[in-house]
Amino acid sequence: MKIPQIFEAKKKEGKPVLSFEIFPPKKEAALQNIDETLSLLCDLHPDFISVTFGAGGSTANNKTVEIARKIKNEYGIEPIVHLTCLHYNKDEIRSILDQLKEAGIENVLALRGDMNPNIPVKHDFHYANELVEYIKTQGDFSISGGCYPEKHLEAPDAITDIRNLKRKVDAGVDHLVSQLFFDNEVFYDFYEKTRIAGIDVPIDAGVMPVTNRAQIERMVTMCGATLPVKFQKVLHKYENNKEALLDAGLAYTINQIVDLIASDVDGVHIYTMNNPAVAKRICDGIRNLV
Ligand SMILES: NC(=O)C1=CN([C@@H]2O[C@H](COP(=O)(O)OP(=O)(O)OC[C@H]3O[C@@H](n4cnc5c(N)ncnc54)[C@H](O)[C@@H]3O)[C@@H](O)[C@H]2O)C=CC1
Ligand SMILES: Nc1nc(=O)c2c([nH]1)NC[C@@H]1CN(c3ccc(C(=O)N[C@@H](CCC(=O)O)C(=O)O)cc3)CN21
Repeated sequence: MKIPQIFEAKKKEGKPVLSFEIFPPKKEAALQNIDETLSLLCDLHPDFISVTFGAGGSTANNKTVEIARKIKNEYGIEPIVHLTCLHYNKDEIRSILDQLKEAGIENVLALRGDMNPNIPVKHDFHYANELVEYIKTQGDFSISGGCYPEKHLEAPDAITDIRNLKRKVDAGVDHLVSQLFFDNEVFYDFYEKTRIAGIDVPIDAGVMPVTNRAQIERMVTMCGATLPVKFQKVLHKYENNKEALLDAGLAYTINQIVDLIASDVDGVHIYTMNNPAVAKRICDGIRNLV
C-alpha cells in the first residue's frame, strides 16, 4: 500500500498514523539480532516502518532493501526505504529502485543525505528535489521527503528553507517526515507556515525518546534539535543514573506524543533507534490514543 492511502484511511477513523524508524545495524552481531528487533517492533503494529540508508553520512554495508523486504513479506507491514543521493550517481540509484520494484516495495523517502568529510560526493544530485524528479521518471513510487521544524542546519533562514521545501513537494513528494524536535510549539508553528506556503501533504511529527547522554549530544549536533529548559533540567538531574534517565526520557516523549495527538497531527513518527523495549513502553502509554 502506498503511504497516502494509509493517511487517508486513518483520517477516516479519526486517528493519527503511527510509524517507526529503524536503521540497519553497522555491527555484524547486531545485524544478526535484526529479526528479533523486527519481530518485537512489528508486534506493536505501527502503520509503517521506515528503514534508513547511510544514516548520519555513513556508507556502511547497506542492508536497507533486505530489511525492508522482510518487514513487508514476513510481517505484513508497509516499509519505506530511505534513499540518499549525495554519494550516488543516477545508475546506482536506478539499480536500487530496480531492487525495490522487484521486492514490491512502493514507498521511498527521498533525501539528499548528510555530508561526510571522509566520503566524496558525486555530482548527479545536489538536493533532494533533484532525486525526487529522477525517481518520478523511474516508476510508480510514492515519494516521501524530510522537513525541518527548526529549519535545516545549512539553511540561511526559515523562509528560504520552506521555499526549498515547497519546491521539493512540487517535484512530487506526497508525504513529509519531520526532523526530530522536543518542543511541540515549534512544530505547530512550522506546520502552519507550510500550509500558508501551499504545502498540503500530510506531515509526520518526528519524535525521539532520548534515553542516554551520548545520544542526546549527537542528536543536538547532527539534527540541530533544541532542548527546552524543562527537558534540560531532567537531563541534568539524571545524567549519571541510567535507569532514571530512561524513565524520565520516556515520560517526556509520551507526554510530547499525547499533546501532538490531542492537537490532531497527521501522524507521529518514532525514531526507535532499533530499541523495541523503548518503543513498547511508548506504545503502552498511548495504546488508547492511536
Ligand atoms: N539517512 C537518513 O535516513 C536521514 C537523513 N537525513 C538527513 O537530513 C539532511 C537533509 O536532507 P533533505 O531534507 O533530503 O535535504 P534537502 O535537499 O531537501 O535540503 C538540504 C538543504 O538544502 C536546501 N535546499 C534544498 N533544495 C534546494 C535547492 N533546490 N536549491 C538550493 N538549496 C536547496 C535546504 O533548505 C536545506 O538547507 C540530510 O543531511 C539528510 O541525509 C534526515 C533524515 C533521515
Ligand atoms: N541529519 C540527519 N541525519 C540522519 O541520518 C537522521 C536525521 N538527521 N534525523 C532523524 C534520523 C535519526 N537518525 C539516526 C541517528 C543516529 C543513528 C546512530 O546512532 N547510529 C549509530 C549506529 C549504531 C549501530 O550501528 O548499531 C552510529 O554510530 O552512527 C542512526 C540514525 C537517522 N536520521
